[in-house]
Amino acid sequence: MSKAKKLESEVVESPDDIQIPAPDLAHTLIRPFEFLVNSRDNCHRNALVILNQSLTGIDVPRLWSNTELHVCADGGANQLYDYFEADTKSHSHLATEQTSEQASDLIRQQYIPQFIVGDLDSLRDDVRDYYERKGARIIPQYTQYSTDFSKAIATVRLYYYSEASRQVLVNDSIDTNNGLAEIIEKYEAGSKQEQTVRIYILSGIGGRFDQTIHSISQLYILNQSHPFLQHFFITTSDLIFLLKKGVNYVAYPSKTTFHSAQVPTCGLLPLGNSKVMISSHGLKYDVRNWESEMLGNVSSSNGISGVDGVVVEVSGPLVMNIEIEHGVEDSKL
Ligand SMILES: Nc1ncnc2c1ncn2[C@@H]1O[C@H](COP(=O)(O)OP(=O)(O)OP(=O)(O)O)[C@@H](O)[C@H]1O
Ligand SMILES: Cc1ncc(C[n+]2csc(CCO)c2C)c(N)n1
Repeated sequence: MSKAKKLESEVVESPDDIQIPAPDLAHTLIRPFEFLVNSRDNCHRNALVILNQSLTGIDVPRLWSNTELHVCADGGANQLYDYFEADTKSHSHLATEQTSEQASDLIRQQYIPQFIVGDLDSLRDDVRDYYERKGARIIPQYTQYSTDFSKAIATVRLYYYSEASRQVLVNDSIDTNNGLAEIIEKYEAGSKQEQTVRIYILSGIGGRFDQTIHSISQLYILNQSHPFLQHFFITTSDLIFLLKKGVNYVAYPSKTTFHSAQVPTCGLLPLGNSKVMISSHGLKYDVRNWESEMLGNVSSSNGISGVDGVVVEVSGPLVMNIEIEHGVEDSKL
């Protein structure tokens, strides 16, 4: 390509706070912090998937109340169970007339997942018995050719595909090797899910590196195969999601919804197969016609300047992480 034809690339430093209007053009609207915004009907078509790492530092009750479907992947159920054990101290006022065990159980029984799925090599017997007694459906899937994470996502897909598929999930017998994948494949052979479902995933990032990379791989793969599912990985420090090819408007009520810093940190991470051309509006270091790839430019330690949203246009899918501070409250909410 001749020099004259090559679009000029630049990085421009913005003020800490700037107002970015929503784009006029067709765009993907992403509201990553919806789970922090309490409202009556906020939980509709929102799912929570709990994987197997400690939930310490996560506001599980808040996430729970803003989601309608709750699925644990195998040992994720142990983590949910233990979360309320650890939490007993903060509810010690309830323990006046009860043992602390009874007090933690009072809270725990308000958080019963609908499904626990996986090869069940990590699920403790006491936890399985407890949640089964309280009405959770345990779905063994013993195949060693997909992960417990994928099995949990298949559960969410089946739950939201149609009323009929939901009934299968709730009532029918499911082959214990790979039944879920086989059932969902049959349904989706007809037509794919077309209504947005938000899936918040706890404990998929950080910890074991192979599982972390698998989580990111699934973020890209599921975006290709199921564009109407929006996945958000939540960690104690970040929210991680995929920007879609085209113009993305990442919107939030205000920066204080998710962080107390004036310019919360973010990154634009080209973790897929291809180079991505990026133009942004609302970042501390805004880019224009900026080519990004793993062996080239990567925008880390960038920041959020947009007071209630940022615009990022990308030539292909791109991972974005936004720093999050659990427990910050936005008084305006
Ligand atoms: N250390 C970790 N780091 C990142 N993700 C994890 C980690 N441990 C567990 N997970 C996630 O939790 C899910 C359930 O984990 P669990 O420990 O119950 O089963 P596993 O046998 O380790 O996982 P799998 O069966 O999928 O290999 C995994 O599929 C993975 O997505
Ligand atoms: C090439 C290849 N690599 C790894 C595994 C192992 N594996 C992948 S998912 C899974 C299930 C864990 O619950 C296991 C054991 C495989 N089957 N094929």
